[in-house]
Amino acid sequence: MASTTMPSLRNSISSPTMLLPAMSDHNNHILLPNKLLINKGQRNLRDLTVANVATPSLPVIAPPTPEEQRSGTTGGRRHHHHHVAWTSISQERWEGELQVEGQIPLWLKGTYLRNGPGMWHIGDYNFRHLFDGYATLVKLQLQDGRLFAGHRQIESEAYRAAKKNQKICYREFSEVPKAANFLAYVGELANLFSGASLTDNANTGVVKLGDGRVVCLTETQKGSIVIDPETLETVGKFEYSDSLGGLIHSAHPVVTDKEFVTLLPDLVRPGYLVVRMEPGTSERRVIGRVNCRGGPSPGWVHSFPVTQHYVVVPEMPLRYCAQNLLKAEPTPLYKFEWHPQSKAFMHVMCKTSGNIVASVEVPLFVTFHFINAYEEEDEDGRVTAIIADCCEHNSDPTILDRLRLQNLRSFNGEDVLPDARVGRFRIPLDGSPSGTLDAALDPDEHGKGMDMCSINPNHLGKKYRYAYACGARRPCNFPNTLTKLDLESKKAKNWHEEGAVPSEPFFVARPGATEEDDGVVISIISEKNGEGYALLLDGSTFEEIARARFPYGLPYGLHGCWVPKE
Ligand SMILES: CC1=C(/C=C/C(C)=C/C=C/C(C)=C/C=C/C=C(C)/C=C/C=O)C(C)(C)CCC1
Ligand SMILES: [Fe+2]
Repeated sequence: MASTTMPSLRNSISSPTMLLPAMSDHNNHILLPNKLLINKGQRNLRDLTVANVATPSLPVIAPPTPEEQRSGTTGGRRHHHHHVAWTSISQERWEGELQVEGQIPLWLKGTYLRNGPGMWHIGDYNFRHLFDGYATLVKLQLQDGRLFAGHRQIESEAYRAAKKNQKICYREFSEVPKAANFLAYVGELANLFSGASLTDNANTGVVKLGDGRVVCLTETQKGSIVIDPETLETVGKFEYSDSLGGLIHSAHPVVTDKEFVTLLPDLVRPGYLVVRMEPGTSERRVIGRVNCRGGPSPGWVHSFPVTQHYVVVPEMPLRYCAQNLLKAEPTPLYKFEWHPQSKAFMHVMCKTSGNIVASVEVPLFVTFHFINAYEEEDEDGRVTAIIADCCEHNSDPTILDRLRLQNLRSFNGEDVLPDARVGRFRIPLDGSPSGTLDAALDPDEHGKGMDMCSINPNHLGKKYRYAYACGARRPCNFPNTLTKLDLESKKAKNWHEEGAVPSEPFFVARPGATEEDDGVVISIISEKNGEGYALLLDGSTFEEIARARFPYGLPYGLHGCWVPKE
């Protein structure tokens, strides 16, 4: 399907049947893309959920025209012409209906939410790393074959302070507020230890808890922010009511309708607390503790896998580094350090007793995202091993530096994306001292690019066959395909469009389905011409079933979740 054949919404607003993308200004007017104002009461926008008008602290401006995006003039600000995936969002919020090309299945009822760092500057200051950007939340509301979309900046304390003061006020992934003098610097250090200077910019993921609360997350615990999935409004901080303390946690808790399980790294006594929270509460309870076997500090745990009965705690040789946390300027590995001599381990904890049932040395690895894990059984049904799959960067941490904005923005046709694979750990439960790590399929199947994965959530922690992720069509500097992995046949099927940067393919199962891949895969595409669209692929055939163009190109985003309409 050629993306250029579809008329843009901007050019189609005269069509009486076309529903218009709209924004509200401070006076409760609807702002149409051509800046025509109509009163909110007069609009002809069925079901549009512009529930909240912008507050004075949240200016909204018209989405840039494709021409503005191409020329690099948006929101009255001139910036270089980069791929829209790596260009700051130019308005704080927008919502409207998108015209759908193709067919959205009628069973698909709910909201796909995607979070990510979509604003990479404040005032005249440009951030350096992809992960620094202020959080931009995107929604795709699907019902009766129609698609209402929108985005909104998350109003974290860090974002509000930056806007007010026109400078960074909290420590982000790689950016540190500049201290005015030595005394201020000493005060800053004290604030770091108390956590006061750490960001709450919840720009990494979004999860729906079993009790319905929807929470945006990052790696700082204070960066847990409750949002309204309909309006994308920031509701407030998620306050953990326990007294477990600590400043950081895994960015990817494992969340089901029954529980929220996460890891709290302990930087003082290197180890990890494995904790669990029940729906309807905000209190995490300790399941158990894993002490690190290597040092000098715990390995980075951006994510971790679980099986039906066990929590797997990875100990990666890419470790948190207290000195780097203190540094004002980014180091090559940011807040982390590579310690190959400290070795790599996988620990397995029983979910009910907190006992550690295996702790094995494994080959060195670098992963941010575990895909899934399950229990391997012998013919008598006895669990013999844990299988854990991840997006593995060939034990090379330089991927972190490849994700600097300057690198992402300067693609010149050279193939610079480091190789990655589906890393499959086998962790024996028979007391063996070591486990194995191998590619689960030939990495050439997916262009040796591999990250940003999802699975059918009904197979979480269980034997599974399919995963969806981003792979590579080389030459490239960033994963640029959507790939369906068949871990049984060891084949992959890839979707690619020239110049497209797709975000994490997110699988939504069809209610009542019996086949694992019966569902749809949702992704949002940022295009090199400055535009962008939501894309739906069939989970089984991996063919396109629908796309819907946004009236503006969206920046790249990270992780999503599905909020079904009951
Ligand atoms: C804010 C502080 C930290 C924050 C850490 C954050 C925000 C980490 C975010 C990590 C993400 C989004 C990782 C995603 C990886 C994606 C990859 C590798 C994609 C590859 C594509 O090829 C700490 C660092 C925790 C320190 C305290 C302050
Ligand atoms: Fe992540």
